[in-house]
Amino acid sequence: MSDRLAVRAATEDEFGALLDAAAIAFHGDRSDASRLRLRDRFELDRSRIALDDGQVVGTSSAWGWRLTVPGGELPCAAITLVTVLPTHRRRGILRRMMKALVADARERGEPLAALWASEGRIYGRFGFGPASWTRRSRIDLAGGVPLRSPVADPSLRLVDLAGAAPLTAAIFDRARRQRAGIMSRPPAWWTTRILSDAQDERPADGAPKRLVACGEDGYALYRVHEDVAGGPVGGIGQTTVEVQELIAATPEAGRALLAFLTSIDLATRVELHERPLDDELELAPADPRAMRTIQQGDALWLRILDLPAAVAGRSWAADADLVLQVDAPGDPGLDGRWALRIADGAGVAERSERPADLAIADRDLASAYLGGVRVAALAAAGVVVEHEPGAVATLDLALRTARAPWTVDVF
Ligand SMILES: CC(=O)SCCNC(=O)CCNC(=O)[C@H](O)C(C)(C)COP(=O)(O)OP(=O)(O)OC[C@H]1O[C@@H](n2cnc3c(N)ncnc32)[C@H](O)[C@@H]1OP(=O)(O)O
Repeated sequence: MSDRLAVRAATEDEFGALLDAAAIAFHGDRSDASRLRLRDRFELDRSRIALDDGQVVGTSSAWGWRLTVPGGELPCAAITLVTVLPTHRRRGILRRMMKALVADARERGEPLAALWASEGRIYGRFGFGPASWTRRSRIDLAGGVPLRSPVADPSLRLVDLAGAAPLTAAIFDRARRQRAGIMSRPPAWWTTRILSDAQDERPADGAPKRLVACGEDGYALYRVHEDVAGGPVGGIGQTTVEVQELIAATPEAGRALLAFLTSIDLATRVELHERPLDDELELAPADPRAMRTIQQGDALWLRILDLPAAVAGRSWAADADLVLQVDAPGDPGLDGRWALRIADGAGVAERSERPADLAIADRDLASAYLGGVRVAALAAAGVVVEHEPGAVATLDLALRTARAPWTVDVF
């Protein structure tokens, strides 16, 4: 490693060079307008860039958001834009930037860090494990899609994208508290990203604008487009209602939005992006096969930075008194034995000298924390070791949540 290498926050003047470097590593650049919008929401003081003799060779940053955890929410460093130039890869630059990002998050009192991983093999070594999953669903509209329990929302209106933020943000804020894994959204995230309909962010020139159908308790952000790949000639093309997000604070609002989206004239199918694995909307149509999963993958990768705060910050489903051997080789703050005491829904974690009831790696504990992965499954996979019979089942009961974790924002 070169002695000339420095890792620090980028200055205002270096923002352009940071994006230039990231564009090389990600094989794709942003327009000038998109760069400006990103700058509006970027927390420059949280960036950590690597400079080799003054040249930006590595980039990374974080947003200081709040993550819904079971029964509450916690501050979370949302790590983003991690890149290293191809000339400087595999020299430990990511490792140095990650160390700096994590130190900064801990200084800010954030007990959790999270990211979306570009590849599955990178982040486990840094204590991150997949903790929520999303899927994309498709509904073919031929013959209609009657719901078993139909509901209409007379408050539903198409609202202007530019003015939608106060309405959608209020609904989102109610909905996000109902499921672990969802991040809070600062105002600039709404205006410069979610509700931005700048031409340079549309999929193709002339593509129709995104629309917002908003009711009192739910909204859908969608676009209707004709897919000419198959050729619209003779009626063999598709007209797709592409739903970027459907957010409902009540089950009725969700069903009413589904009824609305599946009854838009001239559309032949609906595609719903980033839905939870246990999407209740799948059960709403009369035909149980109406909604099909066409893509599925991991979403949020989580890392626990402060175990006592993470344990105290979520609610627990059953009592437990266990000692966990947490294997976190790169993190002395987490590595070692912890007594986990849970009573009446509240948990406490403290360092312990007692023999361990089970051994679990940092990345696996993070995967299980939001309730999306069973510890018994990790044990069956051979990565959790039970020393005291029943310890795995006890931990699973305590971690259990009613709904699968879900993450709406790709960052
Ligand atoms: C949150 C996000 O932004 S996800 C986006 C991540 N970025 C990208 O995918 C863009 C293209 N890739 C890159 O820019 C770089 O290859 C990075 C950022 C993924 C890795 O940066 P590097 O500086 O090469 O990583 P670094 O040298 O610090 O490697 C640390 C360890 O991770 C391993 N590693 C790094 N990248 C990979 C990978 N893609 N696959 C498997 N292992 C990897 C290294 O082998 C090393 O392992 P070790 O500790 O056992 O020796």
